[in-house]
Amino acid sequence: MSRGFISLPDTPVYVLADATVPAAVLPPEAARGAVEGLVRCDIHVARGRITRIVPQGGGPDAPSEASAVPVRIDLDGGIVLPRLVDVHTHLDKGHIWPRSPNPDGTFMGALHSAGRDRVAFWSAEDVAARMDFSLRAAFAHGTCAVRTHLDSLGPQTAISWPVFAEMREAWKGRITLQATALFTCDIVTNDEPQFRDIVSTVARHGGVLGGVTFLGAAPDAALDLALDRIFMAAAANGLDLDFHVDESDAPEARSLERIADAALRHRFQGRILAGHCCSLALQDEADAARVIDKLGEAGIAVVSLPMCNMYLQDRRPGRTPRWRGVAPLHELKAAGVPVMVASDNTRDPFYAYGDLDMIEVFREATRIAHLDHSDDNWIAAVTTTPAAVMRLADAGRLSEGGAADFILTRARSWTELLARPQADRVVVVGGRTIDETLPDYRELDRLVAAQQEGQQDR
Ligand SMILES: Nc1ccnc(=O)[nH]1
Repeated sequence: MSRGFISLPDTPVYVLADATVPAAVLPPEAARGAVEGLVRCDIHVARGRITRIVPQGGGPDAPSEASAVPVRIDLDGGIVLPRLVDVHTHLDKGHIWPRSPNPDGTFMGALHSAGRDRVAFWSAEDVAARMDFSLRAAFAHGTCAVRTHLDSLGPQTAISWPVFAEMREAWKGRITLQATALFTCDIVTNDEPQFRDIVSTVARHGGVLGGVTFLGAAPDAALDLALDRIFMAAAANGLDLDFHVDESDAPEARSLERIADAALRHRFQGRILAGHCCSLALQDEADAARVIDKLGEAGIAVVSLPMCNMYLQDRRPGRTPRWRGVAPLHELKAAGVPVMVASDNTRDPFYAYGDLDMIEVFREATRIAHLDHSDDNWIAAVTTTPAAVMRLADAGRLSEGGAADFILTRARSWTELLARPQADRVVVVGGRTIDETLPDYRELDRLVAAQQEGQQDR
């Protein structure tokens, strides 16, 4: 079954004719002549791969396929995107909302509610069922790669990482999966055996090392010591880093600069991603400029999570929120810092909504962070930039020889793309349309029912 506006013919060779493609996802030679960051072209496909990308109506038909006259699918100017990259998610928390909602919509409410749910219910079976549900939604929406944080605290580390490893295998060829350990940095200095266990688990599973740096008051020497140990462990094991940073409205939350200092101090060679960085937007301009310069020097990339930040930040009962909660993406980008946006949480206490739909994330990010009236290459924030952070050379772009993976839409321009949710998009993987049926929430009811029975037994 498909929700899509078009069904592709069941032939191995075809041309997506008169496609509109963002220049940002094309190689430079195919991106020439872009208007508002968009190029009209024909995309030739054979046996699951892109064979040629030529100017619209201009190029000869695929010469390598001379024996087969390619079927032409006229897209009439419809935008074609590569499948999108979701670099910051929490698949282990997803969809616990029905049994553990956020009581008041605040960050502290989220922390407590999710923490209680984890301790009570996160068996391997529970985590696996919710992860798989989330990945089916992501796949149906047109996502090709997902990085998830995994709460790596106490006994959960030994439960969630093997489940993740199974999921990565099961989803191979459909979605590329990566995981990052999420733990509070005080563990590093206060519970060294636990930290060593986290590092060895991450190394064994080919994961990314992370941690959440303190949210409120200016961090002291303890944070620097913790960061030193995290950077040394990452260097010793060849791991990349991915932190939760300053997710708060406190301008005195300054751990981002400490991370940049640590990266420079250690001359760290791996990739570093900093997530959230909300409070950077509230620092005075001189301070923010200094921090942003240091990020550039240290080669740190930033991912903003606009939907979750708008939900949690500046929430107080009876008071309308005044600020949007997002990192200063324009300033970061102008300084050459790689910036991206991602889903973050989905239907859990940190965010009541969300469906791992990167079209939704890009559309919401455009509105929340004013990505419009600006550079016309912001689509890189959900395609090539996160792909580079994840070291996925071919993801998030369309190129000759690359996989024939696409999101086809009826929209011909950015305004047509972003005005509607693109519910009739067509997702193509390996040259073929996929089943875009979204998983039914009802199948998760048993997880809530099991929990209620468990509570009655107690
Ligand atoms: N925004 C978030 C912070 C920490 N943990 C989460 O799951 N989400």
